Amino acid sequence: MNTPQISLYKPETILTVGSHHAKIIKYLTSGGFAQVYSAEISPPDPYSNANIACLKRVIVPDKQGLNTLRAEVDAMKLLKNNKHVVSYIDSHAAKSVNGMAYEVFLLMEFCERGGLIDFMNTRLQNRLQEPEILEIMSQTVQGVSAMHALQPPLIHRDIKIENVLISHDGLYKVCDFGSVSGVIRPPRNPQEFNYVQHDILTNTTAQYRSPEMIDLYRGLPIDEKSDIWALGVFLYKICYYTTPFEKSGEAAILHARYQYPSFPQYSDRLKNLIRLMLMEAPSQRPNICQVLEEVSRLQNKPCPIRNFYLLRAMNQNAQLTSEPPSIKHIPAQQLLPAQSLQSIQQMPSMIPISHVKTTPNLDIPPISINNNDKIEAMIPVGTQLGVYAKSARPLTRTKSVPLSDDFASLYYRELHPFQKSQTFKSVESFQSPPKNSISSTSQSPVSNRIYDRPSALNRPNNYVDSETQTIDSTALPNLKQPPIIINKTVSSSKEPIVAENVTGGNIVRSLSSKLKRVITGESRSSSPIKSRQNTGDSIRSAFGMLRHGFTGSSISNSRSTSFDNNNGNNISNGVNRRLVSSLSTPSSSNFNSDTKRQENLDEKKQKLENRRSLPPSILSDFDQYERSNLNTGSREYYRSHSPVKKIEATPKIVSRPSLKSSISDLSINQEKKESIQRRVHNLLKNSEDPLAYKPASVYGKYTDIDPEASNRHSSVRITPITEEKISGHHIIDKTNLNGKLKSKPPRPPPKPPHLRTEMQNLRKFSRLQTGKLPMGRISSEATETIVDVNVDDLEADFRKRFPSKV
Ligand SMILES: Nc1ncnc2c1ncn2[C@@H]1O[C@H](COP(=O)(O)OP(=O)(O)OP(=O)(O)O)[C@@H](O)[C@H]1O
Repeated sequence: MNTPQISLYKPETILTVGSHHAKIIKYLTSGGFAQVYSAEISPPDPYSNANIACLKRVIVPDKQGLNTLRAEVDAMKLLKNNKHVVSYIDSHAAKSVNGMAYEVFLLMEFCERGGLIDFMNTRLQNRLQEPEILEIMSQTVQGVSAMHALQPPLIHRDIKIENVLISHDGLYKVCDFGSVSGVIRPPRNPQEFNYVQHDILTNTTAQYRSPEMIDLYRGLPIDEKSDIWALGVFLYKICYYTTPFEKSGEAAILHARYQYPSFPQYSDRLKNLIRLMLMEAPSQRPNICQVLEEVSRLQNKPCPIRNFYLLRAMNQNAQLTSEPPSIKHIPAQQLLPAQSLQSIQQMPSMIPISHVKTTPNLDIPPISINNNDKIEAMIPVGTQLGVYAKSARPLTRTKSVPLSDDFASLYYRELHPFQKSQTFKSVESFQSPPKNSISSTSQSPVSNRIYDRPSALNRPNNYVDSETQTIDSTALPNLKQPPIIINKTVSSSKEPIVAENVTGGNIVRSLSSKLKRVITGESRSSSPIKSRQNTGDSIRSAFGMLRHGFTGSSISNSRSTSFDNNNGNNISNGVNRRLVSSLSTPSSSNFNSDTKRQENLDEKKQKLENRRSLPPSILSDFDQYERSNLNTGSREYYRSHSPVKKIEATPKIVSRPSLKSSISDLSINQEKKESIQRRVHNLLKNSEDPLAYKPASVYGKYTDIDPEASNRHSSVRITPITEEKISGHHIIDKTNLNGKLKSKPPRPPPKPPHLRTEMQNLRKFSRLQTGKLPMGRISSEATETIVDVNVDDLEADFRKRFPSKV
């Protein structure tokens, strides 16, 4: 591979990284572009007081790679001071020594005892005991919970054994935030689909990928529940030293099929926790707080964090409920301040708040570089600068660009998805649009209330708009100088700056991100426990693409790209098919004498057309838009087109009946017409039913899920308007056929758990116990056969204690 050859730093080499001097102590490990050292730093880390740090030197091939590193650094900053996250100290970026790429230097807490994987390898014969496993799990989950507690949450996306390190005092710490993203909404067009698919392939590890990551056709978001899945795999691997899907691969992942080895033996409760975390449907998985509560319970310890999901739900519920002024309640904001990083750090047994910074997200103004070689923030009149007000000052361009706050300002135009979603949305854009902007399809105030609930309104605003993640090559500062190296061993300041096209920037950029991960993953393959196992094709294809990037070969030959293209075509066709199928029926005006209905159809058609013509930049608005246009759900579209959960499609059913001259034919046709009219009528009615689109159902943590409904596959529960339904032959939805339920007002939202009476909870519990378990309850055949009855009781018990999965 034509990769830049970067020599190792020798011991005693002194570097300047941000505001720190770092003297190399020892080279620790290396990948293709990344080198990891221990270093003595000055001044010491104020948080830990340690003067020994870990220096990670990463070579990134292009500016997109810089953004990835930037995202990693920002995530670490946000999580700094959590004792179960590897702590950030300082950072620095520069052109690389040979001018072929960029170098990023990241100073962080040094985890002296190495990786969890190393520890596991010391116990190959004498496997880990359950208490040890629970302790590792508890601490790791605490680290991840700090990410999920943020608002919007961060998703790690690469939780695995290899990304947990052990500090000198034996604490387990989550590391490697290079894959972090915000919640990724389901893709809505071929471009988004390809982007998300590629992003997942390059930023996640195959064995830890969740079903919704693998099968994007399910139309589910990638959110915290994907991390929960990975944690389930993680827990399984600490127990059994292999992943649950090691041999069976993606097909088994898709249906959560796995088995528990008979050795070593662990308690049913522990196995049950794995089982819950590896539920196929994300909404069925517990959230991070529930996982930690359960782990703590198994440890007989108090849970170290508070359930922030529950607190938020209470807060939001309090806002929705118009309480009489005489009733005094504790505003949830007092329990959970707006900036949840701060809030989580105020939680008992967690870290002190002294170094806490609020999320640097909404207040960064755009940056321009003027002729005077100054970088100025363009501050719109009236912009509130908040904690990052210092970016408003003209910033003198320095020779090297630290990945600290100034760097943040410089790079905020080219951001990692989560940053972008935070930075460029105005405060207003995080709020729901005014009521009157929502289509009036809702039939009653009740329905509005349903969709005003936090799960429906807030969630999509956290989505990463994958279209807006595409690269913006503007506003990059010149990165001309490497860090100042005092020791003469290494000198790179005279290296020429190579133009971007020489670095293969345009091509390698399509890797999406995280090339350095791809490379450093190689170095650990010698571990007895497989490291980054089965990362497989994606990684190889990334290598291939990288190679193309450096050799200048055409990327169109790459397997990954052609795969994407194929998919893109399929989706594209699929989109068209759907549009045609959903529009063709209403447009057959000779079947529909009701002019009002026709108007509605035209209106819907117009909306679809509008949607297609709108620029990607306003895609996020469609989250709101789509909620009010109920039959355009991308989730339903992707589900109905999923090659995995294939539903028999009968598109021909909606075609027009031919006109015949005979009377009998006419009468048959008349019947057909009426039948089709009836179906169209049902279709319309159904499309007006807000229950047809239930965004909240996907987000189990926000939703109080009826066990019966939620245990079924979501594809059954959420009933989109599909061709199958129009045909009426394959999927019979009684609510659509008898027409009675449709005229009823939508069901009121279920009560949040904390408002529910004990009796109601018990009723649900007893329903579970009476054996009325819906068929979707068990997504793993293997689990069902292997786990004994006891586990079912445990599950019921777990569900009783966490009835809503909030
Ligand atoms: N803070 C640290 N303290 C001690 N060792 C560390 C630290 N950070 C990283 N390492 C070592 O360096 C290795 C690579 O680090 P890291 O996972 O951050 O790099 P990466 O290039 O992102 O790797 P990958 O994405 O392939 O997991 C780790 O497996 C660990 O052995």
